[in-house]
Amino acid sequence: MAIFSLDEDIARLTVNGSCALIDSEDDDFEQETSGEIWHKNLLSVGPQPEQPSSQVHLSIPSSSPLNISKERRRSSIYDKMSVVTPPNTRRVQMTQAEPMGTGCTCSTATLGKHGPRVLEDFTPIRVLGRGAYGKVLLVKDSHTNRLFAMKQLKKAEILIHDESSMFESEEYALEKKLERTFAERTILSKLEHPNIVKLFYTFHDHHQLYLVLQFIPGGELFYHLKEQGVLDEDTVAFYAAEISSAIKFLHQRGIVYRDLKPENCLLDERGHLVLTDFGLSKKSASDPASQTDGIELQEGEPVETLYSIIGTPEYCAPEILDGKPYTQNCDWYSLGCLVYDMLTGKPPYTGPNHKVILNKILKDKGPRIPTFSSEGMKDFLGSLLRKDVLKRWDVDRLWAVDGPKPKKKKAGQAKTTSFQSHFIFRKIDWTKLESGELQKTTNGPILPIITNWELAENFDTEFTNMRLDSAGGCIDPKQEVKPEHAHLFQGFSYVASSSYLERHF
Ligand SMILES: Nc1ncnc2c1ncn2[C@@H]1O[C@H](COP(=O)(O)OP(=O)(O)OP(=O)(O)O)[C@@H](O)[C@H]1O
Repeated sequence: MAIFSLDEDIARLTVNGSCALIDSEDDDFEQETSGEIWHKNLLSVGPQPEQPSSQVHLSIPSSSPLNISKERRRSSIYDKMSVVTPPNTRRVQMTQAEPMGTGCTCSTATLGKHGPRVLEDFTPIRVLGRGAYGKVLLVKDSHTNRLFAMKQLKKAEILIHDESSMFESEEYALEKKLERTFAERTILSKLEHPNIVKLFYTFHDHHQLYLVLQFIPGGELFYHLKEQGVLDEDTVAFYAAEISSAIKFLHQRGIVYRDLKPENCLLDERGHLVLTDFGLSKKSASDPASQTDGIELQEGEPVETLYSIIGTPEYCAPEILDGKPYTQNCDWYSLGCLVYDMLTGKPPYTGPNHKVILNKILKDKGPRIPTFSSEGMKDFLGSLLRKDVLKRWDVDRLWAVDGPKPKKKKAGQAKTTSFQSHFIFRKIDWTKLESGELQKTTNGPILPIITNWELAENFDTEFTNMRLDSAGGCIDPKQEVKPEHAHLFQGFSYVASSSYLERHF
C-alpha cells in the first residue's frame, strides 16, 4: 500500500481541480486529450475525497498554472536530518586543519587591516539569517567600511552530542561535525566561481567560529519565491543554468554540494544567483584537487562514493535517504527538486514532518510532473527526478557532449543527450555564463530592490528585525567550551590571499 499517495499540500493549492500532476516514472507522460487526462497513477487533486489512485478520473481545463498562495515554509524549520551513517561504511579521518592562509600584503587603503582578523574589527548591523549552529549577520569592517556577511557558529553547539544521532558513537558524531565545520572554510577558501559566495576571512575566539563572506544583498531565492509564488519557465531556466554551472564546477573539483535548496541560493545586486552555505559539502579524500589546487577531475568522472545520510529531506535524493552509497549525481536530483519548486511553488514531496516526506520520497512511484509545463520542461524534470540513479540523467558526463542523435528514447531509459543543449536552455549563452561575463554585464530576471545595502531589504523581517543581542549573542555559561576541547578548533583561522582580496574588493 502506498502510504502517502496524495500530496495534500499541493492538492490544497489547486483551484477547482484546475491542475493535475502526473506520475513521471517513465518518460511517456500522459498527455492532455480534449481537456481530460487518464492515467493509471493519476492523482486526485482538489476537493474530492481520496480515492484509490487506479480509479481516479480528473477533468483538466486549459493548461493553467497553479494558483499558489504566498505561504512558504522554510525547509530548515526542522533541524537538519541527523547524521546517520549506515553500517559497514568507511570511517573518514577527521580533516586536518589547515595552517593559517597566506598573510595579506596589500595596501591598507584598499584592503584594510593586514593579516588575521578579530571580532572587534567588525560592527554588527543586522541579522540576515539563522542556521542550525548559529546566525549570519550583516557587518561593517571598521577599517574600510565594507559590508560583509559574517557567519557565526557556536563552538558549544557543535560540541553538544545530538541525541538523534544515536546510531553513532558520541566521539564519531563529534568528529563528523568538526569535519563539516572545517569543510565549509576549507572548501570555500579554494573556490572562485561567479555563482559561488566568496570567503575572505575566518577566525575564532573562545565561544564562536566566524566566517567573513561576501555580502550578497538580493536575499534568498526562497524570499523571492515567497513573494512571487511561482516563476515562469524562462526565469526558472536562467536560475537552473547558473546553479548548474556552479554545481558542475564543484563536481569537477571533487566536491559534492548536498544541500541545494532555495534558502541557500542568494541573488546578488544584479539578480544573479550565488550559492552559499557549504556546511554540508563534502570534498572527496581521493580527489586529486585535494592535494593540488586547480587539478580537475576528468569529465564525468564520479566523485568518491559517499554514505552519510544528510541534507534537507524535501530536496534530498532518494539514494541518500535510503542509506545507499551515492555519488555527486545526488546534486542533480536536488536541482530537479528546486526547478520543480520554482515552477509550482513546492518541492515534489512535502509533508508536516521528516517522516512523512521521507516516506513519500522512498515509497511513491515518482513525482508528479506539472501538466501545465512545456514538453521541454517536463522532459527536463522527468530526467532529473528519477528515483533510480542509473536511470537519472548523468549530467556530469553529458554536460556538453552531444553524441549521435538517439532514436526515440524508450521508457525508463536514462537521458543520453547534452545538458547544456537542452531545450529549456535555448536562450542561455553558456560561453558568457561560464566565463562570468554574463554575471558582470547583464541583469538577471528578478532585479532585487536595493535602496540602501545596510537595510538588507531583501531578507526576511523575521531576521532583520531581530535585536542583535537577542539573536543568540549571549553565551549560556552551561555552554562554555571545556578547556580540553579548545584545541579542536585550532587552525580554523584564514585570510584570503592578497590577489584574491584585490580581485573581489
Ligand atoms: N553571504 C551571504 N550574504 C547574505 N546573506 C547570507 C550570506 N550567507 C548566508 N546568508 C543568510 O543567512 C542564512 C543562513 O546562512 P547559512 O545557510 O550559511 O547558515 P547555516 O547555519 O548553514 O544554515 P542551515 O543550518 O539552515 O543550513 C542564509 O539562508 C541567508 O539568508
